[in-house]
Amino acid sequence: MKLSVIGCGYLGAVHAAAMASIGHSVVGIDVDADKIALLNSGRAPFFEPGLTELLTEALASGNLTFSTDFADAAGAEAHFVAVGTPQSKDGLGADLRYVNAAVDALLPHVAPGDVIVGKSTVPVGTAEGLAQRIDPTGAVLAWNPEFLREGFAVEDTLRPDRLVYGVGAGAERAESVLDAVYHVALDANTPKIVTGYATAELVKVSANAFLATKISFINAMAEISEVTGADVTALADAIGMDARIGRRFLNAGVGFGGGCLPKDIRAFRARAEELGVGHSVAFLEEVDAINLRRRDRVVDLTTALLDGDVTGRKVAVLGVAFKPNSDDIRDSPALDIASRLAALGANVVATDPEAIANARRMEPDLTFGTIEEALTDADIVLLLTEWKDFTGIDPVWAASLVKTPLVIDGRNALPHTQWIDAMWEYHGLGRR
Ligand SMILES: NC(=O)c1ccc[n+]([C@@H]2O[C@H](COP(=O)([O-])OP(=O)(O)OC[C@H]3O[C@@H](n4cnc5c(N)ncnc54)[C@H](O)[C@@H]3O)[C@@H](O)[C@H]2O)c1
Ligand SMILES: O=c1ccn([C@@H]2O[C@H](COP(=O)(O)OP(=O)(O)O[C@H]3O[C@H](CO)[C@@H](O)[C@H](O)[C@H]3O)[C@@H](O)[C@H]2O)c(=O)[nH]1
Repeated sequence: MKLSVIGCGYLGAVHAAAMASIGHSVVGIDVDADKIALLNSGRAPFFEPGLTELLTEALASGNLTFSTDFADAAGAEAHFVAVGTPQSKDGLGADLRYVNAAVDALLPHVAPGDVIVGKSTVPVGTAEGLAQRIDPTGAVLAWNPEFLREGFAVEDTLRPDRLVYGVGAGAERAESVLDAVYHVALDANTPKIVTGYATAELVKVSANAFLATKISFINAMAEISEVTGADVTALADAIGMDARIGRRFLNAGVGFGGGCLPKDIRAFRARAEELGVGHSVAFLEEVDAINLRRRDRVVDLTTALLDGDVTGRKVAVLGVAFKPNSDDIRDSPALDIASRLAALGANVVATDPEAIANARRMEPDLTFGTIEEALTDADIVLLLTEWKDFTGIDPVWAASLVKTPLVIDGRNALPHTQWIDAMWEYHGLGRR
């Protein structure tokens, strides 16, 4: 089946390569000519485990091409819209200009019966509006939210834990085309939910709102643990043993970041306000506030541990990506903390296995280096992204490099007894 994927970022590039790998003939289209040139040469424009291999294989098979020309989408039966929906510059809501521009550019090239498939995360009600614009072309709209996690994007795309189809006019055509697209996942008994546009849109934002709430819940417990001498990690283990709660997404630390959870909970609040039901998700304001307080906590703790003044003190920052196995620094708690400490006068040297190039573009005044360069003569070490490269550091070796063996484990991810045995003063978050 011939498919087009409009927008080849973290979501679209993986989707295009994954769909080509299961036998579809896919054209990926993006307005960014540099990105398209990289993709056509088999190089991923960002770090995502397994993506380069998938791209190389799919390009060699002839199943995958990339283009800046929307005319190349003609002839595809399904057109996936995977462009960005960032937070607006002037408010909390989602900026839909890229979705609108992509649909406008695509419509002259669609034929009656084609299925336009929304994958971007959008405010509830967006699909209904788009369906009306698409209707005169005879094409059909489906909303098929994406739940992939960065770092596991290839795996999640090829083996999703569920498929959600939001359908409206032309529902039968939309379902049969999507079934053909996802035949491999469906043959593997992946559950499928077919519903209306509004539910499909809401499934996506409510899933992210729930995940964000779970993280902020445990971080709120970390705040309480910090003043009571309790240990939030033991608490998470204990409550997580209740199958109704579950241990996943109960890791307290510097909180959530990335290109999804922060902007999606804000856009959800903004949309609910527009709909006159802002009170229903007002709690997300607190979820956001708890999350952002965790960054303040690390800045304040660092300052306190350095006797109230970070000026001229060397701070080794381990990790700038928003999570491990990603080079994404969008709304990264780690990069935010590093740049705030630098703004306070600290001599910050940050390191990351994959995200330094992106971080340098965003924060050109920060100093970046290797793990060894960051640790050498450091007054304090901050673990802010739990890459294996960092959690596996030998604390005896690290102690031999630093000026003072003082560490804040911002992800509660270091083997703390080993660090303490190696004579480090260890500070977890929400732990004694
Ligand atoms: N990143 C994820 O893990 C993830 C997972 C699920 C859902 N989403 C959602 O998917 C969407 C895309 O996210 P992303 O992280 O891939 O963003 P991204 O910024 O990495 O990629 C967006 C791409 O769209 C391109 N683009 C912008 N305007 C365009 C246009 N008019 N025509 C063609 N291409 C255009 C950009 O050049 C860019 O390459 C967002 O709505 C996001 O919330 C992302
Ligand atoms: O217990 C936890 C789990 C995660 N995080 C942080 O939360 C953020 C988000 O992590 P994760 O959800 O794994 O990453 P994303 O790749 O942003 O994925 C989320 O956002 C995507 C885009 O919408 C969705 O598709 C995914 O289902 C959803 O998990 C990161 O900063 C993590 O460090 C914590 O602080 N504690």
